[in-house]
Amino acid sequence: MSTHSAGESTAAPLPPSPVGTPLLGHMRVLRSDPLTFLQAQVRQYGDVVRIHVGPASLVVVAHPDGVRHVLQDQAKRYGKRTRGLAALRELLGHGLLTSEGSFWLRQRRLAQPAFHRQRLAGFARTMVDAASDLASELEARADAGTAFDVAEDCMRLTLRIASSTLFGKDVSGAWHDIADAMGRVQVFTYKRLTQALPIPRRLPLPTHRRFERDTHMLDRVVRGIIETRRRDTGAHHDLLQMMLEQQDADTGERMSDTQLRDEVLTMLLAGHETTANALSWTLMLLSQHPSVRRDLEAELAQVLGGRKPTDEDLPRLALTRRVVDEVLRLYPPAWSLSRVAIEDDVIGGFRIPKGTYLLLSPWVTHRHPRVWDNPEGFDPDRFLPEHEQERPRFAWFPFGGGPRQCIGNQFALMELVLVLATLLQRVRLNLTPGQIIRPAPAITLRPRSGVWVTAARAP
Ligand code: HEM
Repeated sequence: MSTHSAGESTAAPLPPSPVGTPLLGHMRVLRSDPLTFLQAQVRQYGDVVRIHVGPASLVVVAHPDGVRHVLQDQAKRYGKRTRGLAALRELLGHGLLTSEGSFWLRQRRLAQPAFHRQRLAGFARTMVDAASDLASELEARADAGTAFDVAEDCMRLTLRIASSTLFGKDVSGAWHDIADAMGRVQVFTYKRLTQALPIPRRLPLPTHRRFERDTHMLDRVVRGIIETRRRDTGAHHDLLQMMLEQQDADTGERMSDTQLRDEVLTMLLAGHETTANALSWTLMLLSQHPSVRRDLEAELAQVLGGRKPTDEDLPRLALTRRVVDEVLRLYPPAWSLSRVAIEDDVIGGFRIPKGTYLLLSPWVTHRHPRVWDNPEGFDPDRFLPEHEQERPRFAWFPFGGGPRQCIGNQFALMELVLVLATLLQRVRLNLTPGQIIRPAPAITLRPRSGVWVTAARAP
């Protein structure tokens, strides 16, 4: 697919568009089954397709070159001020994920050192210790022979890891309330961004009240994190401390309490929910593909020989990493990204007038039949270095790309590999039979009814 400069914009046609229901357009199907719907539109209409949500239209860009154009090469022409952003701000305020311009850049520069390579290496121990504790619990469940939803364990584990490493406080005791609230606010937020016309939040509807209660609960967790640190006079070098100590170069002012709340909540939610989902999908896929699991166990035995993994083992856990990459391809936890065109542009020969909303979907691009062989199949070896070179750069973009690329991508990849290497040396998880596991697309992609398994001690 070719992308072009703005000079050609007036001559180019608008992207093709399927006919939707009068007034609502494609709103209903975007809510009920967006994954299948979007894939079908791209198959039928091509790599740039316009769909309708009430009076608004949304252009889906599916080809990796178009994705690169929007996220990286022409990132200056695209902003984040979409309806999705407005809906997310109701929860996250103006944290790193939901801010823009010079304000965003300042916050990004402030947070970046907390994710530097050396800092991440220091987190490895916490990640492995947390995974070892979970492995012990799973061994006990193996002995008891009970079935359980491992997606819940994944949430609790990643919450413990994110809160301990970034804020020095383990809040996983509240995991159940946090996971419940997160599940509901996501569905609420996703519904709001797919409403034909947004319903004012001040209307006293039960769903609005529930959203407020959930937000208050999350606020309490965040306040707890901040207050604990303010009472603690010891030396800390984590993300929270950087935020607390940040001072404006000109005025000397510190971050306001509201800003601090927004940043901590953003990191807490963005830092655990996505990784938990990736881990759940991995455990599901490994149970469905025993030969890959056996190869993975063989790699772990060879590299680690029964000991706990460290940060230094990462380069040698190559298959483990390929498995993670393949899971993120098939089940990208952030399955859709939205942008708005700030200027006229042309993508793939189609006109993108200023103000157009765009939807980039890792789910759609990662399963694009003209980009991937056997796109629906699970095959970690497509991530062998020799195959990677065969694909365009943005064929795989679970962490986005360009200036707004996920700040936690290396954190997440390291966590996923270390957690898998720890767990799989000690337990095998097998899906309970007769289960149909479907993705539930809201802001992230969760397994709709969890991932029910039984455990066995590793052979
Ligand atoms: C498998 C795990 C993860 C996935 C799939 C994921 C995915 C993404 C994606 C796609 C974006 C870009 C959104 C956009 O361009 O609109 C993003 C941004 C972000 N992610 Fe992640 N993420 C993951 C883990 C993490 C972790 C572990 C953290 C923090 C510890 C984190 C924090 C953030 C933040 C703060 C942003 C906003 C960055 C900015 O705009 O400057 N994420 N993530």
